[in-house]
Amino acid sequence: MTNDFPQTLTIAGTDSGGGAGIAADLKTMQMRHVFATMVVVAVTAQNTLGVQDAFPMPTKMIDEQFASLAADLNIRACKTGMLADAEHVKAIVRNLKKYDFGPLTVDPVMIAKGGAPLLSEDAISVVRDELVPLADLVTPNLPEAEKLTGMTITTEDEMVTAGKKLQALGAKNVLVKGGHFNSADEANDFALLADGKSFWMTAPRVDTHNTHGTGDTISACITAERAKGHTMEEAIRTGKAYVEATIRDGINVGHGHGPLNHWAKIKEDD
Ligand SMILES: Nc1ncnc2c1ncn2[C@@H]1O[C@H](COP(=O)(O)OP(=O)(O)O)[C@@H](O)[C@H]1O
Ligand SMILES: Cc1ncc(COP(=O)(O)O)c(N)n1
Repeated sequence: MTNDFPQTLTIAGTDSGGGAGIAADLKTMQMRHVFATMVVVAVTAQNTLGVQDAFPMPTKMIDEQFASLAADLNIRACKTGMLADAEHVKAIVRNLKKYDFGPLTVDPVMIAKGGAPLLSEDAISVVRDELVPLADLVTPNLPEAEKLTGMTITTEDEMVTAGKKLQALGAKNVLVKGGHFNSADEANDFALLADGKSFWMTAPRVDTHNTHGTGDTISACITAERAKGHTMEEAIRTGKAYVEATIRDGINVGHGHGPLNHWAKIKEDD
């Protein structure tokens, strides 16, 4: 048996409402034609209105999920999402050092759209000092980039400076996402690659509340493209095009910040 079909892993939290976290990751990976596996770090009781409760897994179960995957699967790219607290971030770091699951995308999830914390405050320095240096790519939104760099980000120049600081922290490649940027017309992201190349990806801002799971979706799409062997630049550009399509061709589910349309196509023949 060859066991060589592209296989990916998401290390994150569940969203009972199906819009973000592991649910968004699996849907995205499925749509991008890779096989998706998961390590469940935490379970949340959540819907489009907010996070009602969260329960981190015992770290022994984290170790066991990693061991199960390593014993059987051939994972070529992985990503992290909600990691709950410092103890769990350390457990993930320990396992990522133990097993080779290919290039790692770190989506440093901290706070849900509704304001609920998904990472405890004391875990931020552990993410910065121990997880980010393992990252092939780190994909913070603006509040996350502010927490990791200690700077305030209100201009595009400051997004560029933050990107450089994040690379200096040890991430090979950086994508600073501009969804939280104070602009009514655009949602622009800044990418800084390992070889020093940088570029902006511009997109019209869609006027919608249905943006639950955007960060998960772009990072999962990038992870899928990496597992298929695409370059970092190709993967990042596909990620941006896919998340833009899932927002633009939206669906209405729930009463709050609704989920994305993961069936959306980047191109007609996709
Ligand atoms: N209203 C919107 N219209 C178009 N693109 C958006 C919109 N909101 C977010 N995006 C894009 O979705 C991706 C993730 O967005 P962002 O809100 O920055 O991250 P997060 O979901 O992690 O908070 C980025 O590519 C961002 O530019
Ligand atoms: C389990 C889990 N992981 C990640 C997010 C972030 O998604 P968003 O920022 O779009 O609410 C979330 N709400 N829940």
